[in-house]
Amino acid sequence: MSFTVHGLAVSQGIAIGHAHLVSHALLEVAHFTVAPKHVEAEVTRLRTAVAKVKSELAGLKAASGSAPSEVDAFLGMHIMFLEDPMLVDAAEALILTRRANAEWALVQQMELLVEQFEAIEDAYLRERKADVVQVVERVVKVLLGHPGHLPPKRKDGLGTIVVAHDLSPTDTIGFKDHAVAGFITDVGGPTGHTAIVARSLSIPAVVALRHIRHVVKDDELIIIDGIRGVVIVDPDERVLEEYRLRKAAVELERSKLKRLKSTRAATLDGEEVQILANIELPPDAIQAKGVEADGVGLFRTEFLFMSRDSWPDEDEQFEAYKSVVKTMAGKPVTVRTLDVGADKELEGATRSEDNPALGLRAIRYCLAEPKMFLTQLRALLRASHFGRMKILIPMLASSHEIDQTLVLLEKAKAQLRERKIKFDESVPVGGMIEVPAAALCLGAFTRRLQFLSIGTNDLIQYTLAIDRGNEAVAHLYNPLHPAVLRLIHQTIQAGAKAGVDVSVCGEMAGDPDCARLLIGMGLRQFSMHPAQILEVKQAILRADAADLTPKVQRLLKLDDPDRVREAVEKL
Ligand SMILES: C=C(OP(=O)(O)O)C(=O)O
Repeated sequence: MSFTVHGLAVSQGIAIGHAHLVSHALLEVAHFTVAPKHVEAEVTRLRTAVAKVKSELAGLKAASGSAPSEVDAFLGMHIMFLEDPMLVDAAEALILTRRANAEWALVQQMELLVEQFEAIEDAYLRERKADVVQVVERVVKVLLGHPGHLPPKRKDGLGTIVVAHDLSPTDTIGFKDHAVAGFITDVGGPTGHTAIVARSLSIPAVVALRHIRHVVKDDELIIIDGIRGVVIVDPDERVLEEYRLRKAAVELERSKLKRLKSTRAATLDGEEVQILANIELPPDAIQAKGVEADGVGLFRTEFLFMSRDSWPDEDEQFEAYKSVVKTMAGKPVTVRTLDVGADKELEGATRSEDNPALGLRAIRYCLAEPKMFLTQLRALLRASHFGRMKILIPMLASSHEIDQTLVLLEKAKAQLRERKIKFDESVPVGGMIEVPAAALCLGAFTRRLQFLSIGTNDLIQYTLAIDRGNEAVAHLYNPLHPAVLRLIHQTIQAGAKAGVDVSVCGEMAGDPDCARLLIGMGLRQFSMHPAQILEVKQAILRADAADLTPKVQRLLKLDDPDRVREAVEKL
């Protein structure tokens, strides 16, 4: 009988295929006592299973070349968990002291670790408990002799829909070679690594379906609507036909978008627009190049510093920056100096504050840690010799922060001259406009800086006093609030008047629905995740700047956010 279930759409697209149910190994772990003479063998069984999973993960890591940086990072994290004495050594001790079976001992230790993660205040680190569970489940499956999550390829050529309680990102990477059309899970969320991998591989997925694994039967026909977050089990012929048509339309749209890769972005009336990429780690530059981005508009360097015990030294940073500049082969690369603090904490460095979004973060932190900042500036300058680098300073609110930064930059340059190291003497320096104070005092910025980049994510947070990571107020986070739009418009206009380039690098730039609005405000430089570039380019190619400009001028006079939204929809 046909039925429909609603969940969270985490990877867009439509998939039609037959269900392949995968077991939830952790629920199937028994506890038994091992005979004294078999205790040593039980320890060996554990060690062998752990070694097997570690080598599988290392193999995937080595093969993850062009995958997004997060893939490499979590594979590394999963390997690290398997090396954590709290997990495997402690499980081994349980086997020896209590003569417990290996899978039960390992799951006991996992539960202890999960409890510790749950007590962590930092949301990102707390979420890492899912990684511990996923890696342990992988080992337990090996111990139990269960096959992996990868379904066999179907002989009838039809797609397979994987149905699971949860999936690790590692399983998901393997899907691309196994004709998996899509997947659905009981748990999960849009920002989990599994969702990120699904999006990067364009595999439609709906998660958080609660008990889907118990209500779907093996081989049953399933439709995943990864656009609306709907799963239809055993659809009737009429629904199936409708979805076949929709799927074809989505695929046609995607292939049309691909053809835009080498098309220059310009409006209908000939206004040239630059579309740049936001990246987090050096390998992301390959994705940016793949969609022929006009350069890197934002390299968030803090990701080089996160999830590790010690900071990268000057040489390590230099190599990372140089590799991006070289990958982009002469196209501009805007590197933002460390934007740490608030939601992006550094292990053992950033201190716990009552109000971290208003605390010692980004440029404030760097100016308070001049040794660390100088190291980064030297590494950036050294890399500037190998391409077109621009240096971007985050979270500026006052002119004295710019002046102090420029003094430190001069010092870094002098140190390199002394070491006879080459760098670009006139490397452009720009500032993020993400604090209302900066957007309201632009003269101080345009006089001192060569370019500006509007960080709409933080600008919205600070203008509306809405914590961007707080679910309880998420419904109030509104990019189209008139106050936000006026600050963005003011910045674009002030930049144009002063002859200083202005770009937008927050999420708004990657939203095709905002593209016409921003074009009408006068924006000609957009920076976004590489995956969003082609869709935004399409919106720009369909926009007429001369027609949009007066409409946007009128819209900016409105005070009511709902009326602004209506006006934006009509643009
Ligand atoms: C691009 C921005 O910076 P972050 O890395 O904080 O999202 C922004 O605030 O819009």
